[in-house]
Amino acid sequence: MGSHSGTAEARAFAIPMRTRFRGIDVREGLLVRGPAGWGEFSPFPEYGPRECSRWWAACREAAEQGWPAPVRDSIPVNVTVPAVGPERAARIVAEGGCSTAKVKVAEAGQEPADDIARIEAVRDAIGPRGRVRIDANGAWDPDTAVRMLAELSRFDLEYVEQPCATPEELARVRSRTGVPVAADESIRRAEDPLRVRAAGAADIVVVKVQPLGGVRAALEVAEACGLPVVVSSAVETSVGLAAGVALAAALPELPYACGLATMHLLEADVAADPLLPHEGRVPVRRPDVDPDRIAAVEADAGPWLRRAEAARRASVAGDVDPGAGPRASGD
Ligand SMILES: O=C(O)CCC(=O)c1ccccc1C(=O)O
Ligand SMILES: [Mg+2]
Repeated sequence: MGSHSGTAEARAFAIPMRTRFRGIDVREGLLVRGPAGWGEFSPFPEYGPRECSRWWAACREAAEQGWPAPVRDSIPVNVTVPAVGPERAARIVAEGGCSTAKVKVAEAGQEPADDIARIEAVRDAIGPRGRVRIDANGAWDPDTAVRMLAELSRFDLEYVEQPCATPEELARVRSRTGVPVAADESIRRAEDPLRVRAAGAADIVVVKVQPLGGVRAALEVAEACGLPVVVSSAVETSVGLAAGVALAAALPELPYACGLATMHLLEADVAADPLLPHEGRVPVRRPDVDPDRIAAVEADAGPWLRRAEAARRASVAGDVDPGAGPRASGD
């Protein structure tokens, strides 16, 4: 690491997930300490250097610069319900203590009936005054999305996150359903929100700090876009989550609960006092890395330092991600 800061310390982690999420059983990444505190670099395994360069920029911002001043001291959050059975879903909602739930749907290998049973259990558990949103991670085609949303409208959905893969498909669904549409995977690069807006693809945008290259970059994206923003995590340790919390805390408007209650998806944390919600809100603070906690989940930092170096080189080379394809090329 030492190339940009003589005092930098870097520790890799590998933390088992309580439930498989996004095809991942173990969440891995690198924590870097700089003059401003700890930063997290935890791009998903399939991401190449160009995509990782933004995740690295977010980590450096945290470690070297810190974040803009907050305008609120706690963030309303949703409990995140993975694609589990109805009993487990109800238990997660009951234990979550949040009045908004986000339910994963359209998981590979599952049937529409599985989604309906899970959403029904969540609606029952959260009560008629709670809010239920769903996330299809782009898995439906437009006709399936419109059909499912018609069927699910009896559960009074707050919005559907990324029902289909492309902005054009989102726009088509949006014109044929009364359920508000949120764009998540369609917002990964600074120019995306403008495309999403121009295509009439969404009512709401989901913004994540690491994919967008930091809190400041995400604030710019939110401002340029002009749509209401929901800040979500990428399922990070409390170090990465703190950056999402800082973003949510700095936004001028925050009309929706955020997806920042994801600590419960991991079996352990690197902080002694993890960023967990209390009565549906996460406090705006920055937990420190605890020596015993990091030691308990520590992994070999070598491969991660090489990945960070490749990400750094990709950004120094001005090798800008073209943003057209679904994934960065090369690795
Ligand atoms: O938004 C939340 O409630 C939690 C974050 C989340 O769902 C997520 C976390 C990692 C990768 C993708 C996603 C997603 O929103 O699809
Ligand atoms: Mg999503």
